[in-house]
Amino acid sequence: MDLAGQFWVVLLPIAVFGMSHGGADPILIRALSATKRSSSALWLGGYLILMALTVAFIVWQPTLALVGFLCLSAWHFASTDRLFLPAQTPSLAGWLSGSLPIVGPMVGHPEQVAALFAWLLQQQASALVPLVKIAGYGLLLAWGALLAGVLVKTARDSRAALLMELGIVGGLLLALPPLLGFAFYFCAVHSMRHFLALLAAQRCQQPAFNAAALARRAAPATLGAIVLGLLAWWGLQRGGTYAALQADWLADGVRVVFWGLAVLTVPHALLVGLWMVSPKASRAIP
Ligand SMILES: CC1=C(/C=C/C(C)=C/C=C/C(C)=C/C=C/C=C(C)/C=C/C=C(C)/C=C/C2=C(C)CCCC2(C)C)C(C)(C)CCC1
Ligand SMILES: [Fe+2]
Repeated sequence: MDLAGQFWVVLLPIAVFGMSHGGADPILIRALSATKRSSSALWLGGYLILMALTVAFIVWQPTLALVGFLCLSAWHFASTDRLFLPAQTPSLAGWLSGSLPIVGPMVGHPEQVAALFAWLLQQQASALVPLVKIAGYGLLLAWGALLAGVLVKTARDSRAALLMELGIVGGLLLALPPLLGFAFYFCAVHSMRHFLALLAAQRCQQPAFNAAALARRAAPATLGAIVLGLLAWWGLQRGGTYAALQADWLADGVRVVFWGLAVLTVPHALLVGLWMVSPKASRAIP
């Protein structure tokens, strides 16, 4: 499937399921501000400042920003996956799972990944293909070495389950075209696990808290972030000629989606990280 087709397939699931897992961040802000006895407005202000600083960094150093975004994503995905991996696996195993949405597409579909990176960095895709291939195979080697180390430290009874999970998720991420693979992992694995962890934690304080209540609490920030994304898209498109708009809509769309996610990832990943190490919040994590 070409990138334009993939883009239209993933747009709605990313906006609805993917975006709303971060839209639930105000719940974490309230929990953390209560635990740390500081005002929610301060946390919210910090969230917005981090977003603004990230935008400035992307404009200043796009390549470094992309590399940082990919590393931060792997850490953030790993921190959630770690909670759901089979029992008696070392915590490093989270990295094996959290890095799959990056390593999988780079190894499985380097040409399309290079085209996506090229749009993000405003460079020629052909120049990036060899780089993506080398980086992809290098990361795969490191991934294999980490897997061997993790298997040695995993209890014998849990090894088959761990290998099965990594095999299924990794196989899908290698085989699926990159945007479809990313949307599958982001929506069905990462967001789902985030919601499950959040529901379990909330239920410790309010047993009646359910998925509908979670959706209601996540809706305002989710809509707010979608409006910000639409404004960014409109800003990018303004001023272009009709012909240029037609040629560039996909590149602009990819920039808004992935740079937009990068801007949200910085405060979101830090907030989730803090929430997980806060004793009050993490008590209920499965
Ligand atoms: C609270 C709040 C809010 C909201 C928020 C939100 C809504 C959030 C969200 C968040 C989120 C939602 C997050 C996310 C994350 C994501 C991630 C972490 C991603 C990653 C990615 C990746 C890793 C990718 C890769 C790639 C590329 C880039 C290209 C090629 C292919 C591939 C796939 C490889 C607002 C602003 C309104 C206001 C303030 C407060
Ligand atoms: Fe997340």
